[in-house]
Amino acid sequence: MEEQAAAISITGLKVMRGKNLVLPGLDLLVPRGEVVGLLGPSGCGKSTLMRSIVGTQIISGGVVRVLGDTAGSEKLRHRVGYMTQESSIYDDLPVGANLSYFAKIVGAPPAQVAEVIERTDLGSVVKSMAADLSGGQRSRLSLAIALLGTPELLVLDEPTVGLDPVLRVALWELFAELAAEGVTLLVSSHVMDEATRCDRLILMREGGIIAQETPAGLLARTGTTNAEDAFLALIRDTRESGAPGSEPHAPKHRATGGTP
Ligand SMILES: Nc1ncnc2c1ncn2[C@@H]1O[C@H](COP(=O)(O)OP(=O)(O)OP(=O)(O)O)[C@@H](O)[C@H]1O
Repeated sequence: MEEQAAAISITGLKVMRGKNLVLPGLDLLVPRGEVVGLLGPSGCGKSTLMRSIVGTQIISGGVVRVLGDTAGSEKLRHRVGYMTQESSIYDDLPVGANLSYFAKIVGAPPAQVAEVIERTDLGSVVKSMAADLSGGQRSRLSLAIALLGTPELLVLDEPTVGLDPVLRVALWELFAELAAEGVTLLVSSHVMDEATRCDRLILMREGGIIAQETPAGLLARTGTTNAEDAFLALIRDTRESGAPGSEPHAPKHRATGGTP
C-alpha cells in the first residue's frame, strides 16, 4: 500500500507520557475504507496512539501521516472525527442543541444534525438534557458528534464500552455501513470478541504492535478460533522467540535520565 493511499501511515512513533516511554517506536499502515479494530489490554497504549493520530498528543519522535497530511494539521480538522473516552458533551444542553453547536464548529450543514440523530438512534431523546442520558445514549451522542462534518476518518476510542449487547451490535453495523460508504474507522476496544466485526485488526501490547492483519488471517496463522486465544498465542510466540517486550511481566518502557 502506498503511503499516500493509506488513511494512516506511521513510522517510528515515539511518545512519552510523564516519565513513561509509552510508544517506543511504532510503525503502522492503515488502508482506507475499512473498519480497523485496535485491540489490546488496558494500558498498552491504544488511546495514546489514537491521540497521536488525531494530533492531540505531543510526540517525541517519528512521522504520523493522516489522509496524506501531517497528523493534527489544519487541513485535517474537518476530515477526521474523534470520539474520546471522556465525552465532550455539554451536560446543560439538550441533545439536539449539543449537536447543533458542534455542527456549527465543524461547519456541517444544519440538516446533518437530523441525519446523525437518525443514524445513532437518538430521536427519542433529542429534547432531553445531556445530563439525563443513560451511558449508552451518551456514547451514541459522542459518536453522533464525531460523525458531523462527514469525516473521512473516524477515530473511536472504546465506543462500545458499557453498552448492552443489542446496542453494541447496532453500532458495529453502523461502522460497517460507514466503511461501505468509504469512511475509514479506527475503533479501539479491549473486548476481544469484537475483533470478528472488523475488516482488519491491530493487536497491541506494551506500546508495540504484535499483529496487523485480517481476523481470518490472524486465526489461521495462530491456529486458534477466537481473537483472545490468538492474542495469547502471539504473546507465547514472542516470549519463545525472545522478542522485545516478551517478558511475562515486563515493566513499562522507562525513559532513562531526567529527574523523577
Ligand atoms: N498523563 C500521563 N502521565 C503518565 N503516564 C500516562 C499518562 N496517561 C497515560 N499514561 C500511561 O500510558 C500508558 C498507555 O495509556 P493509554 O491510555 O494509551 O492505554 P490504553 O491502551 O488506551 O488503556 P485503556 O484500554 O485502559 O484505555 C499507560 O501505562 C498509562 O498509565
